[in-house]
Amino acid sequence: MSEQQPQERLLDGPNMEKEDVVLEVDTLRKTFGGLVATDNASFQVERGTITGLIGPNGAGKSTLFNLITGFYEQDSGAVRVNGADVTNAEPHEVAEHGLIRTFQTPRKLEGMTVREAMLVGPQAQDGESFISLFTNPGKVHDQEKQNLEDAQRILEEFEIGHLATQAATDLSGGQMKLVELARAMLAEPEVLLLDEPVAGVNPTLANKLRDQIARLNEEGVTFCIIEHDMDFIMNLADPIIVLDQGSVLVEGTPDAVRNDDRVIDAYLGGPGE
Ligand SMILES: Nc1ncnc2c1ncn2[C@@H]1O[C@H](COP(=O)(O)OP(=O)(O)OP(=O)(O)O)[C@@H](O)[C@H]1O
Repeated sequence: MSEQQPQERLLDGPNMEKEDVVLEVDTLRKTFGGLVATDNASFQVERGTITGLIGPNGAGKSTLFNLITGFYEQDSGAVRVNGADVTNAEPHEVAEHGLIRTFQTPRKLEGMTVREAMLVGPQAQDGESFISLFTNPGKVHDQEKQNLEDAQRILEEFEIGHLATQAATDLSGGQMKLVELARAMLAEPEVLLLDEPVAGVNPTLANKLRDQIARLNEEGVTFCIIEHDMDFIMNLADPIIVLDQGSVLVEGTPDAVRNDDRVIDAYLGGPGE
């Protein structure tokens, strides 16, 4: 065992030494027809971090999330959560391993109050609750009551308890993103993947989202966050992984990434080629 880690992080993510890996993406490849969306991408997310995933439009970020969480089937490569192989597992199976994700565009929740919308999450993710509806209806009732109480508690923690009885369709885009994050917490995730949590969100709500993510991280939740808002992600996440053309270009601290010529050329905008 090495006694001390070097202060300066090594760039080139796959070679970085990580102490306690919760999520491992191992040479994942995904093609759509002739298009290579994910090109042998490899990286690891260390427990307790807020890891940022950035890169140009079409770099393959959302595709990676879809592969990790079982919404897409890979061509080759593997995904491990806490060391367990979840490659091509169903979304609810991945969730059972403690990994939950949100979507770039939250689902439409017509005809539901915010509190009801909160409950769509755990029911859809928990394959067993559907089965126990037939085998043990009493248990389901207890579970639903518990879910309802948990939903209200989490809404209060997010300081949006007052929205509980409001129609979900009446929320602003930013409020909806807060509800989406709150809803993900109902599943008590160990690892939370957020796909553009502040896209289209006004600065006040973006600050609220940032504070909530930081609070949850302090409480032990590991995050991997796709985001185009550079101020937001660079101030919140460390390390930052840069994806370009389906594979990892660079990984490092926000400062190292901001100043890396390859990142400037590919994404942040430099002299141009
Ligand atoms: N279901 C699909 N069918 C066909 N092509 C797809 C599909 N999903 C993604 N792609 C393609 O894969 C490539 C990567 O897309 P992806 O959405 O993963 O990029 P991204 O980095 O998340 O982009 P953005 O930042 O714009 O959201 C793109 O060329 C996209 O058109």
